[in-house]
Amino acid sequence: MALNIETVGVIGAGQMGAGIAQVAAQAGIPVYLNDVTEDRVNAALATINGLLSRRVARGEIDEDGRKAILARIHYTPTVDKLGDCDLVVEAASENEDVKRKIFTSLRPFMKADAILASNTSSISITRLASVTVNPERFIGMHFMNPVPRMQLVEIIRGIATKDDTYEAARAFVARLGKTSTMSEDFPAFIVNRILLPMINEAVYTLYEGVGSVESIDTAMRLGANHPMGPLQLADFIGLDTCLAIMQVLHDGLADSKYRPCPLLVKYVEAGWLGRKTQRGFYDYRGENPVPTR
Ligand SMILES: CC(=O)CC(=O)SCCNC(=O)CCNC(=O)[C@H](O)C(C)(C)COP(=O)(O)OP(=O)(O)OC[C@H]1O[C@@H](n2cnc3c(N)ncnc32)[C@H](O)[C@@H]1OP(=O)(O)O
Ligand SMILES: NC(=O)C1=CN([C@@H]2O[C@H](COP(=O)(O)OP(=O)(O)OC[C@H]3O[C@@H](n4cnc5c(N)ncnc54)[C@H](OP(=O)(O)O)[C@@H]3O)[C@@H](O)[C@H]2O)C=CC1
Repeated sequence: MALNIETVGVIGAGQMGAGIAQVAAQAGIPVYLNDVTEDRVNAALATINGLLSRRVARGEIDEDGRKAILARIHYTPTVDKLGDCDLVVEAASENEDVKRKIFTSLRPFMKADAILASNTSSISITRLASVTVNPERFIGMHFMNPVPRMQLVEIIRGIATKDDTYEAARAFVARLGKTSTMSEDFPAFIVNRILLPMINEAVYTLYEGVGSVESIDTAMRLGANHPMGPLQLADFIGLDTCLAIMQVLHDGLADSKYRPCPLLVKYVEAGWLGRKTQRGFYDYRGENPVPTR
């Protein structure tokens, strides 16, 4: 059974979907990008174009290269077109109902041997696979943000994932020039099992008045050599996504140490989701980010 990946579908044109589309197109693979609105896809294409233009300015690619990469990314308003793809990567919002509906909508269209992957940060791959026609061809492919820059992709097998699906996923990650690691299918896998409790603890540190936004971020940047402070990173990931991951950890492991900080909940309830809404632990509406606490 051929598991060569020659065309890729991406569902969700947010920060992760845009990044996945970009790196696949850079590897010479045609990409079909779907989102609920065309505006989202246009915004993703504009972001990708900006990043490619920087590469042109640095002499890494030429103008023809930039145009060729962009021309490989096609907008598809409906999921039926994704039925022609060898691999479909779902990168829609971190919400199990949304993802289950997407996988259910794909059921009539997927080719028998095509691979369906989720970029979920935390949700059980086995549970998501259960709504698909072919759980053997389902896998977790967890890219890191920002995708064009980050080296790692975590690969997560569900209970039914076949060996050749796993091997094809690994080969695809290698073709993108990235490194894969294998994580077992437990809540939030490896990276977020470790990273998100640290971010949640930073929010508790703020909530309890141990330090200001600025002190906490400076402390971790300069005291632990993290490239971004934990609150800056939370804004970068998206506070809705951070909260969703903490909820999966809390529900899935039933341990109070994963309780989402009430302050994180409050920010999400306010719609202050971080950079993507221009406000989170920092306010991004001016020239420089300003701490909101
Ligand atoms: C939540 C999950 O499920 C899992 C996750 O992804 S957790 C998040 C994991 N990611 C991290 O921890 C990122 C931590 N931060 C960093 O590593 C760095 O701050 C950073 C790479 C984001 C930026 O690095 P920097 O040196 O401060 O900034 P800068 O020099 O402007 O950018 C470096 C490169 O990153 C790229 N970059 C920065 N932000 C970007 C973005 N939002 N999208 C795409 N590329 C971006 C820049 O284009 C630049 O690439 P080039 O060199 O090719 O131009
Ligand atoms: N942010 C991060 O650092 C990382 C996130 N991830 C995971 O990647 C996924 C996407 O995250 P991210 O890109 O940050 O999120 P974003 O909020 O930036 O993007 C999600 C996109 O999915 C769209 N969408 C929602 N429902 C559907 C649907 N039914 N069909 C098609 N598109 C849909 C959203 O549209 P609309 O806004 O209109 O609803 C939005 O454009 C999540 O599972 C997340 O956990 C993985 C690694 C890192």
